[in-house]
Amino acid sequence: MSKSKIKIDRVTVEYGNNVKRSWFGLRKTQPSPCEVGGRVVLKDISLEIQHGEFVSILGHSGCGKSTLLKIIAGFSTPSTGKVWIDGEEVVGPRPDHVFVFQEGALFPWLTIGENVAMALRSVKDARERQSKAQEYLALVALEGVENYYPYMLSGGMKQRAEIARALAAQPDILLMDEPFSGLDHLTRLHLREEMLYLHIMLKDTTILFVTHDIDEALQLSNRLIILSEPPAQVKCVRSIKVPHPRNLASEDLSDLRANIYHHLGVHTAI
Ligand SMILES: Nc1ncnc2c1ncn2[C@@H]1O[C@H](COP(=O)(O)OP(=O)(O)OP(=O)(O)O)[C@@H](O)[C@H]1O
Repeated sequence: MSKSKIKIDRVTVEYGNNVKRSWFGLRKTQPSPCEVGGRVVLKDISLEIQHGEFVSILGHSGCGKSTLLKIIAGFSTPSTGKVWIDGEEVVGPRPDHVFVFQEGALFPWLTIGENVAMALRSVKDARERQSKAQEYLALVALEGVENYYPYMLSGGMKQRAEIARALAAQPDILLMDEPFSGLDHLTRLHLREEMLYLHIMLKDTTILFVTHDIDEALQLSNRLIILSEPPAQVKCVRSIKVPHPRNLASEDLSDLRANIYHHLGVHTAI
């Protein structure tokens, strides 16, 4: 059997006690004043994710989904346990492991084109960089906005630009933390469709996707991981083998949806 892309090995996170965080390689072992409480958020999480998988992580608000993603990204280190990527222990962030944040992280002082071009620093020629940035913007249906500043775009456009910047980095692993939260329903549906197309196109990229939207997870993922309430453990894992595009009203997916709601404590999903 092939080696796992990502291996999460008995990861426990306790905030306010022996917390270790690392930001861009700098580490400290003392918790900051905001890390108080001595609370176990994640408990003994072990998971394996295969190359090219699209895995969604679901769970109640505050159960530790973002915490888990940040540990995989190398932004913070667990209290105990380890994460391995391609057999190497994660000790900090890497440029080919790209994080798309819930709150959006475009640089407000750069144009959209410059934001995307930031991820193309290996392309030395400025004109080529600019043209490649436009290609990535076109991939997410954002032509003609390269000279706009982020404040000039709608929420959905900003999120698309964010995804274009993430793709421009040609990520090996894409970590997406509720990337479509805060957007209207219709925009989410459009972005979901685009995400599906991008995943088919970028079949070598492994995607971890945190969402609260069960339909989004059912439509996009190869596998769903449901975390329990804190201290969160892996409550259940479900593979979805239904080919894309998926009909969420089909019997298989409706049953699976009901089962996921049940695991999340919702017994009458309306
Ligand atoms: N730096 C920190 N110091 C102390 N507690 C923290 C810190 N970061 C997160 N937490 C706590 O850990 C718990 C899990 O937070 P996390 O953001 O991982 O949850 P989540 O499942 O992603 O939530 P949501 O779905 O609402 O975004 C929360 O109770 C949060 O308050």
